[in-house]
Amino acid sequence: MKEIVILGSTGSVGRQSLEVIRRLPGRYRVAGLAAGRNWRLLAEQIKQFHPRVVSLAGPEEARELAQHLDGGGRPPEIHWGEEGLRAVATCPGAAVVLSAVTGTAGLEPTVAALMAGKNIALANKETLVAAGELVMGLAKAKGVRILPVDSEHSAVWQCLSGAPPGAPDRIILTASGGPFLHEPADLSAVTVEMALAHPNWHMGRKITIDSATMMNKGLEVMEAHWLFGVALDRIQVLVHPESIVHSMVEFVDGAVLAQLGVPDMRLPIQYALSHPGRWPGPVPRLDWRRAMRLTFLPPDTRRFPCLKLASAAARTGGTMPAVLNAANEVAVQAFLDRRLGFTGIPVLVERVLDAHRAVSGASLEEILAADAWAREYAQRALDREQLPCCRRD
Ligand SMILES: NC(=O)C1=CN([C@@H]2O[C@H](COP(=O)(O)OP(=O)(O)OC[C@H]3O[C@@H](n4cnc5c(N)ncnc54)[C@H](OP(=O)(O)O)[C@@H]3O)[C@@H](O)[C@H]2O)C=CC1
Ligand SMILES: CC(=O)[C@@H](O)[C@H](O)COP(=O)(O)O
Ligand SMILES: [Mn+2]
Repeated sequence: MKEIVILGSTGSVGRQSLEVIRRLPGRYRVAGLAAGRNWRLLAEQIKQFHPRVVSLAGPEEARELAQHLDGGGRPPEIHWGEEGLRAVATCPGAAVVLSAVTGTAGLEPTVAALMAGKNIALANKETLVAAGELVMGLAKAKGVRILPVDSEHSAVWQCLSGAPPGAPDRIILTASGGPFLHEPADLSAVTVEMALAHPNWHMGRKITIDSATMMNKGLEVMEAHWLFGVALDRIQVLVHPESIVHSMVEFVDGAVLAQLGVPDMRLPIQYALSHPGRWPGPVPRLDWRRAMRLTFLPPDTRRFPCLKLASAAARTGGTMPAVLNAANEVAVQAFLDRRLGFTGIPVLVERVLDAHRAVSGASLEEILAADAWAREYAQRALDREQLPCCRRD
């Protein structure tokens, strides 16, 4: 039986990963779990999965958890903070680390896991956006694998398994277009609640807002570039509102392979664990007896400027994608906190990008410094500059 640790176990991907593992007795044992603030849910997960080591965001949560577990059997080692994430990520004996913390917070523990020789089941796309070159180089040097969990990248990976070695000619990444694909005409008045209502996927708040701005797809283009070694100009975004075709691969002879299924993250999560095999799973099947329409349309980059910003940052390369990602994290949080309007997200990101000089071949320290600079710059712009405001009702 293989051992696995999950970083971000209390989140959307983390909870679904534990559900997948629970349904696969004898395949994986949970050796470690890391969460942020939700110590109550972590306590339940500990009772069910008996990890050896766990971590929470801060000392207070760690204390609450320790008190809660007191007297209830052999407790796990409890850590907290960045050191805690590292301790779980490098847990001796674990073969796979499922990286599902949100945002750049996932980068350092993922790098620590790679250094410790772990295979990474990667949901945290921000890791590859900020440090793709470094992370892929490290995986190669350590002889470990980065197993895609993101649904589009899992689809590409599934289409490529069994294909001749070498990069495909083109990757077509599908995008739902989010809740604002066509309406409302004026995006400046959309509320947090409207933006959190994704038509097809139930996910954490940050990625849900990224889907609404389509920044998610911009990040995913970079993720695909690093995972599959395909040039940026050979990765095309295609809007597909039904989210049934999870992505496609085009080969040199013009053949196109696609992976289809109902939108359910448990399938890509399980595939990352079963690859190259497949195991029975809980995901409902597509019902081909029902009439179904699959539609495809090009993305509207005027309506979704984040796509263009991400593409420009990707082309510049170096530390620019890390800066884009960090500025976007600040902008999304400000939108969720109702300090910034929806249309302010790309405006703020662009201001930060404009002020940055990219450094190429950056070390982890330089990438983290660029990330920190971008956050500070974005916060200052939020505090001092005139930016599109949020709707107050
Ligand atoms: N949700 C989805 O369907 C998909 C998600 N992804 C990617 O997967 C990642 C996770 O997304 P999702 O599950 O939706 O996010 P959620 O917000 O639902 O969960 C995030 C998890 O990370 C934990 N966390 C956040 N910050 C920290 C921190 N500083 N230290 C330790 N733990 C932390 C949270 O802990 P707590 O809740 O305890 O505070 C929670 O367990 C993202 O990178 C996202 O882009 C990719 C494809 C699909
Ligand atoms: C489930 C998943 O992988 C998400 O990244 C999802 O694809 C978001 O949907 P959008 O296509 O709306 O960005
Ligand atoms: Mn995705």
